[in-house]
Amino acid sequence: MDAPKDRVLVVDDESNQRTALATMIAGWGYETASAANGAEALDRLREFEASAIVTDLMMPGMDGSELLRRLKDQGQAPPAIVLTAFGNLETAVALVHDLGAFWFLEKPLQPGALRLLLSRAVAQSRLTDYNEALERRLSEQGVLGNLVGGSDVMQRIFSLIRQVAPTRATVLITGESGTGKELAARAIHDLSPRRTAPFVAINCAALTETLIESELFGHEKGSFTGAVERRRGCFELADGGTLLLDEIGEMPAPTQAKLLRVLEERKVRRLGAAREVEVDVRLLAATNRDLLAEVKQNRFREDLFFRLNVFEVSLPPLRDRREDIPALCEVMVRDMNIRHQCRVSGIDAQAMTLLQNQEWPGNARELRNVVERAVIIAGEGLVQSSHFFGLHSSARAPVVSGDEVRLSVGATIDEAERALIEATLRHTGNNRTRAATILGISQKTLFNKLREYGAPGGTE
Ligand SMILES: Nc1ncnc2c1ncn2[C@@H]1O[C@H](COP(=O)(O)OP(=O)(O)OP(=O)(O)O)[C@@H](O)[C@H]1O
Repeated sequence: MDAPKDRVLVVDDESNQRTALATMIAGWGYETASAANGAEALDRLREFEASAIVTDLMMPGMDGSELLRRLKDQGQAPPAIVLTAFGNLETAVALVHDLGAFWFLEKPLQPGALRLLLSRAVAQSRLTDYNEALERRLSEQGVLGNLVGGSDVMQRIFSLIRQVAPTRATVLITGESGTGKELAARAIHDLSPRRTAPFVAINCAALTETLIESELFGHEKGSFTGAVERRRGCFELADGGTLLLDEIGEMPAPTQAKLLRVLEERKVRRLGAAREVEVDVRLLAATNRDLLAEVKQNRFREDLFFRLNVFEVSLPPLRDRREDIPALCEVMVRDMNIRHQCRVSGIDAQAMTLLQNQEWPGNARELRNVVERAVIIAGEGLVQSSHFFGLHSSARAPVVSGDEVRLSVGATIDEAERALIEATLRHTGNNRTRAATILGISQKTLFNKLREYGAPGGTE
């Protein structure tokens, strides 16, 4: 059976020209379809999966540049070659630069040039498809960019990210500290058509009001004390790419108002500048706060909240996806081996159970710190429980408060026994004879148990 032909969509309002172009392209071995303007082309693309588009620029109804703009907003657009009238070079360059056209050709058309460009565009399209398929396979195996997560809940997040990444929709990424919000933002950028343009991140919690505005919007020389040089802000630096506003919940109210205006007008004005400049930025925002609650308490602007919350990606805490811990550890051990020149081969089963039983209030970041320390201490071979410090041996370890020991299901018998002995010893002022009597065991048994725990000796 013959391999399927690559598909090319021809868009031109002039019917003779359209047919001539389509016939010529079909003669080069492509399957073709045609449309008379941008709107028809968008319609056609719904069922005709084109590897490339050849489009005229001037057309009644939706013209070529509007078509490119729509395709860019949708993401995942096939590469488009634009045919322009002679002498329209400036527009053509703008189309490539601003709207992501693959390239342009001046009319009258040179068939040889179009044939060469088409073969390159189709090759690029195949490479994109191949990368997407690879990305999908990896993410089914539990990896998306630097995010690790094979659990059902993370797989759902990965497919949300894959879905929203190619569009230019604003995404609000929520989740506790250390759940991977910045990694998710990076993955969205890397899976978008903006991947080769800059990814800029700014932490809104780390800056004062004046500084945050100058960081975001830039400033002119002398616009405030300390503004010695003229400076571009994050919006301008991220032009064509993605801007992450991290910890957006901490943004001061006046800055929120200015941000809203930028989002509405897609223009920024540097502090102290007379003119605004247009920017093309895809915005991502992250927070570990409940933004809706902040809105209700008038600490966050409602209109800004709705602008940002177009699409929410909510990352679950690590304790809700403990099954991901072994895969996370594998990646972390590998990274730490490289960083600290160690030769650790993995984590033994008992130590892994210990890690899986923790509550992890600091989420994956905390896990990473614990693994890093353990890898350094172990140096080589398998990491064992003794290489971890400050971890509870069970997520539901007994809690000792005063004369009470609170037990919950999840604690082991050993832990319960140890907690009770510790509490009793504390109650007796570390008097082992009295403690043994209260506990109903012999002094020898108590002594042996204390030795087992490595506890310091008490008084007789
Ligand atoms: N799903 C994950 N897979 C692999 N590593 C992860 C994952 N989530 C978090 N990490 C690790 O935790 C670290 C912190 O992640 P990140 O900075 O993205 O968290 P965050 O949610 O943005 O935190 P904060 O709210 O404190 O800024 C990362 O550097 C990475 O080592």
